[in-house]
Amino acid sequence: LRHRPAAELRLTDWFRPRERPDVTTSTAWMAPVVWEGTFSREVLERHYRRRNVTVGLVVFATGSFADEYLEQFLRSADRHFLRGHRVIFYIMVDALSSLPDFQPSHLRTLRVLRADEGGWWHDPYVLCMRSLGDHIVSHIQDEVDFLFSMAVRQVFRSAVGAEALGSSVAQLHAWWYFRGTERLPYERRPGSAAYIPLGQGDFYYDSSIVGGTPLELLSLVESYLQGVAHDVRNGLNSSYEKHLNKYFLLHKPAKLLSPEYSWDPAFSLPSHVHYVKIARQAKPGLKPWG
Ligand SMILES: CC(=O)N[C@H]1[C@@H](OP(=O)(O)OP(=O)(O)OC[C@H]2O[C@@H](n3ccc(=O)[nH]c3=O)[C@H](O)[C@@H]2O)O[C@H](CO)[C@H](O)[C@@H]1O
Repeated sequence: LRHRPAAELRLTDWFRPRERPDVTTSTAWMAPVVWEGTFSREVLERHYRRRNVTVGLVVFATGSFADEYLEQFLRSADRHFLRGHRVIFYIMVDALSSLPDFQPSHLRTLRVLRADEGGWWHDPYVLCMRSLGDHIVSHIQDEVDFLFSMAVRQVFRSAVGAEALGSSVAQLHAWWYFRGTERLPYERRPGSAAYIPLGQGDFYYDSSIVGGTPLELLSLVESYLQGVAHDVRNGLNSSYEKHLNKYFLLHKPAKLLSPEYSWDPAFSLPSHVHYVKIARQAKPGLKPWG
């Protein structure tokens, strides 16, 4: 390490897949799948502290979601997300949202971003993503080295550190991980931009966490908005998550996070999930399978 610039870190410096023979730790395109036990926290923390990185965490919380989930999300993120690193929490709210009484701790900053006012458009994801794209271009790209976008209906339960950082980071969906691709709920209508034909696809990715460099997230945002516009022209309306899955089929993620990073507590804990790092919050009245 001493002879290489601080910006470089090889996979073999920090990744220990042999420690977890019970789970899939690598994709067909050789991206690591990060599970507890597979990484050297010490090597990663040392590397990224030396680089003095700043990490952005955008959370979408429009309408009643701000009241119901934002404070708990922020308090838990303040405690567990990249402790010891500089973090900017960007909270994306709209006119109807109320802001929680929350003071971030040392090294953490809070910024409030306004989601686009939709006019005739009501999908909160389209409004938030449109606004996020503008904010990445106008300032976020100069403020952070890595950026995560997260759904607010989640709570951090234990440490999420530098092992989650990467140029493009996808989250394995706790409901579907390692199932045969035939059974995954991809968009199957050929007219949609999110269409994935039967027999194709790698994993089912969870839209509740996406990460990468700011420009990688910008590329995802632009591709999603183009996909939505294409679908509207064809009289279709696919979900953000389905567009995200198409994006990662075409642009393979450099790192995958195990379902420990977005676990659903409605499921009993299998032995290979050692720590729930982030737990999704139940939607009132909805069972996991919708
Ligand atoms: C079919 C599908 O795609 N399901 C996904 C979607 O479930 P859901 O559609 O049940 O997600 P949801 O209603 O929690 O919305 C996702 C996120 O959008 C934001 N939001 C939504 C509505 C609103 O009025 N205001 C607002 O801020 C908020 O950050 C929320 O956490 O998303 C989840 C992530 O949480 C999971 O990944 C689910 O797999």
